[in-house]
Amino acid sequence: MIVLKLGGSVITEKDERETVDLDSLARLAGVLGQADVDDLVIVHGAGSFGHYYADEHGVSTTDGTRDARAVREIHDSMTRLNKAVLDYLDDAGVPGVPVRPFSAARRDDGLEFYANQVETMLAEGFTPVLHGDVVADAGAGATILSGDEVVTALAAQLDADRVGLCSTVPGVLDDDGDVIPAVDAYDDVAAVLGGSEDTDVTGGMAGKVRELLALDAPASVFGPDDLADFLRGEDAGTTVRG
Ligand SMILES: Nc1ncnc2c1ncn2[C@@H]1O[C@H](COP(=O)(O)OP(=O)(O)OP(=O)(O)O)[C@@H](O)[C@H]1O
Ligand SMILES: C=C(C)CCOP(=O)(O)O
Repeated sequence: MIVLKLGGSVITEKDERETVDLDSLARLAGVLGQADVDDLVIVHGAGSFGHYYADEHGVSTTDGTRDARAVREIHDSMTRLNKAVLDYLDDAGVPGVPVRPFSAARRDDGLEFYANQVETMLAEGFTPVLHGDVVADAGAGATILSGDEVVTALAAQLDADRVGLCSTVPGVLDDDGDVIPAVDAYDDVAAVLGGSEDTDVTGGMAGKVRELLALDAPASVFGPDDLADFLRGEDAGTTVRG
């Protein structure tokens, strides 16, 4: 079983509000349509959708809001992006169905994600398509739930064999811009890890590496050119071993 994240920086034009990168999404959907994977869960990021509204309302993974309209604005933008992703997957022959994390998770001393429905969808031949979202947060109203957190919660609960994060960069890069083949400890790469270049409330590459190191399953961070290799089980980008 594979849990794959399509980064918001790949499927949207991250510097243009609510703009899907249609060519990139079509290309990734085409690769997924050709792949020979039995059980696949897809999670996508927010890119120029959720991050804009989260930033506008001052909401992050730790700073919450009790403004219901802010929660709906963030969530609705992700619903629109999710619909675009599902439409392109459908065109490519992938049997995607939506799962809304806002209705399937909460934070209360950590994240609780209800994954039973995802398991049944997989068993019935569907490809669940989740996304970064807002989440009810005990004592804080609602905070942002990154797609990376959804990936790690699902991978742990569903005992995923492999995890992949497809982002706009070809892997975790060193100071010279070269791909670091493997990461085993946060401190080994902390100096080169930064946030995102665009509006992003969830921590860019530093947040990803931290999430992936907490996992048992082997994880890869790679760019769009390596998606087919990753799905075939080959090495792609940077391997993060927790
Ligand atoms: N050492 C590094 N190696 C690679 N990328 C890095 C590094 N440090 C910071 N980054 C930034 O992290 C970005 C990837 O994180 P980002 O959160 O934007 O990706 P994403 O998951 O595709 O998008 P989203 O969060 O919208 O889903 C890169 O585009 C780059 O700007
Ligand atoms: C900003 C929102 C709504 C979700 C962020 O998810 P990410 O793009 O995976 O970090």
